[in-house]
Amino acid sequence: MTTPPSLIIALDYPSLDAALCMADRLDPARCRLKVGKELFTRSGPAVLEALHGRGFEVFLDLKFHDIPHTVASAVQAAAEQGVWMVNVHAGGGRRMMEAAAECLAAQRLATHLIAVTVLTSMEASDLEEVGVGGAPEDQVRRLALLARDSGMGGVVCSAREAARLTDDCGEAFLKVTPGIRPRFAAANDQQRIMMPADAMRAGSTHLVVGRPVTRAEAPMAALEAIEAELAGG
Ligand SMILES: O=c1ccn([C@@H]2O[C@H](COP(=O)(O)O)[C@@H](O)[C@H]2O)c(=O)[nH]1
Repeated sequence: MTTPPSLIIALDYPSLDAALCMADRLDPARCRLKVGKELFTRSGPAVLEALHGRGFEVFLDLKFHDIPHTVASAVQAAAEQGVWMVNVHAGGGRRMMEAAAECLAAQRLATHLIAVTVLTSMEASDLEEVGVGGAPEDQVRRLALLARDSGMGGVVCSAREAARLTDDCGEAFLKVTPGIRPRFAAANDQQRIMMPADAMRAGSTHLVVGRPVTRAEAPMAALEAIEAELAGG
């Protein structure tokens, strides 16, 4: 059985050793890996080198959100380390995203650059508290269109919004969707969740899965169950 390379495993571990222990059980032909804020803050670029050395493509999920010059420089630094994908917050606005995209283009760096729309841990009431009224899907759409127009190759959104974004932003626009929860897994702090096969059917181009695998009692069995669901088994 082959897993579509659309699967991205979130290596949310507190140490390089723990992350590499998991990576050594995974196959670069069957998944990509995501390095987030906890692991990168603890281990720094060494983790990227170690994962690249094992043949993995890496999504560096640092969600940059700052003034345009700072974000463009940070995105360039990530891309120069050979990561497959890097991201910024769409809430940083058009000039910030354009600066980042232009910087990668000027340096001829092929790293995918995408923007986070609305975190999958947020629901309507959370948005309202930060001054955004209305449904999450409307804010996701607004930010996705802005991201596309600002030169982003895709967005992070929940799978619940993926179908609408395929219509609005086109097939080629990446929809990277965390908040993936197989039937056997707890939601944890995620709010806008979807099951793996449903997410692919809805138009997700890449599924991000963390705790349902990494915190499972039997991580490989959990991963295989997800692979089987994706393969229609
Ligand atoms: O909107 C977002 C953006 C990023 N994430 C990240 O994805 C993983 C999800 O992990 P789970 O354990 O499967 O919940 C995690 O690294 C988040 O930082 C997200 O969940 N939602």
